[in-house]
Amino acid sequence: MDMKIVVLGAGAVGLTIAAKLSRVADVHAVARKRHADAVRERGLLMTGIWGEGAYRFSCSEDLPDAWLDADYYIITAKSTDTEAVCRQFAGAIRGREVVSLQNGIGNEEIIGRFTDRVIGGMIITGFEWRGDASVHVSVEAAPMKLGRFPSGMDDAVGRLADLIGEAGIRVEATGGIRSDLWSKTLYNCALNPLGAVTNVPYGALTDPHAWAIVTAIVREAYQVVEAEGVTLPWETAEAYLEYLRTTQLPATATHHSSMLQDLTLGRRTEIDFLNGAVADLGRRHGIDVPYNTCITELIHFREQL
Ligand SMILES: NC(=O)c1ccc[n+]([C@@H]2O[C@H](COP(=O)([O-])OP(=O)(O)OC[C@H]3O[C@@H](n4cnc5c(N)ncnc54)[C@H](O)[C@@H]3O)[C@@H](O)[C@H]2O)c1
Ligand SMILES: CC(C)(CO)[C@@H](O)C(=O)[O-]
Repeated sequence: MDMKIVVLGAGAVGLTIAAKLSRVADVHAVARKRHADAVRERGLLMTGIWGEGAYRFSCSEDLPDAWLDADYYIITAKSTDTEAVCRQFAGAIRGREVVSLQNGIGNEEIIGRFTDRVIGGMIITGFEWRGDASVHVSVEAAPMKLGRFPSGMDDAVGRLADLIGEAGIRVEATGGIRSDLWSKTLYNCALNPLGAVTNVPYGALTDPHAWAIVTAIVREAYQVVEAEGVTLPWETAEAYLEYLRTTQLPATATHHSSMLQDLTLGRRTEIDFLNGAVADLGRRHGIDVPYNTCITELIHFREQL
């Protein structure tokens, strides 16, 4: 029998993952009405580096009873909606395998209040809306990572990674997912808010003035990660900055920060799960975090305009 997967809060990331998984599993996506209607009418339209085509799968605004026995629930809402999604589907996800495929620090902890089976996910691929239920997959800097949260590896993680791999998505299972979540968060903290306030593609942030700010944000965040007891693949902030400049940035140089789009559309941003989380944890550990505090306040100011 095919595995049953439910995607909760399916937008650009979630509908695309649902589409790919629909080729190897039974999939239902819970999405907003206009996307759900479009998926039912003509499928999810995908273009870009993950392939082109229309993908049909079950999609609605709610969770039909037939999906209450899903093997995995994957949350792909914005971090600002994690708590609300968990509350809305609390009955379904209690005691179930629930995966966070979101950016930032704090989602897994929220989900952990609703189930004791939390899987952390890190994805560094670009998904851009091209219309209702129409997504362009633009760039990919590394394979997806999946791991038991806060740490460890087990069969449930391995089976999901195998399935996602079968669907044609590059993925690796890991025993240390917090390291991957923090690695991605460093990238997002360095680029998302600065790219949003300055309205430039990420590649432009290597300008010496912008890079001085990126450097300060990353140095502060690095101290916080160390205080949190998480080991990153780079020994120092300087080593990470070099990787960011020479490897990650070139792979996503033309990408515009999605935070800018959130601000333009008058939505709340994920800043409290990125630089805001670094600033909060920094204060708790007695670490000075002026740059992360400043950029967090700046984004909150812009959210209100
Ligand atoms: N877009 C990218 O390139 C990208 C890449 C990597 C990671 N991420 C991260 O992945 C997460 C999702 O990003 P996204 O770009 O897909 O966001 P998105 O806004 O396109 O998708 C989230 C969707 O969930 C819907 N939603 C929220 N609550 C819901 C509910 N209760 N019921 C039904 N629908 C609900 C929203 O209306 C929205 O359509 C974020 O944490 C983001 O930072 C995004
Ligand atoms: C492609 C990407 C790295 C662009 O920032 C995306 O994964 C994101 O927004 O986090």
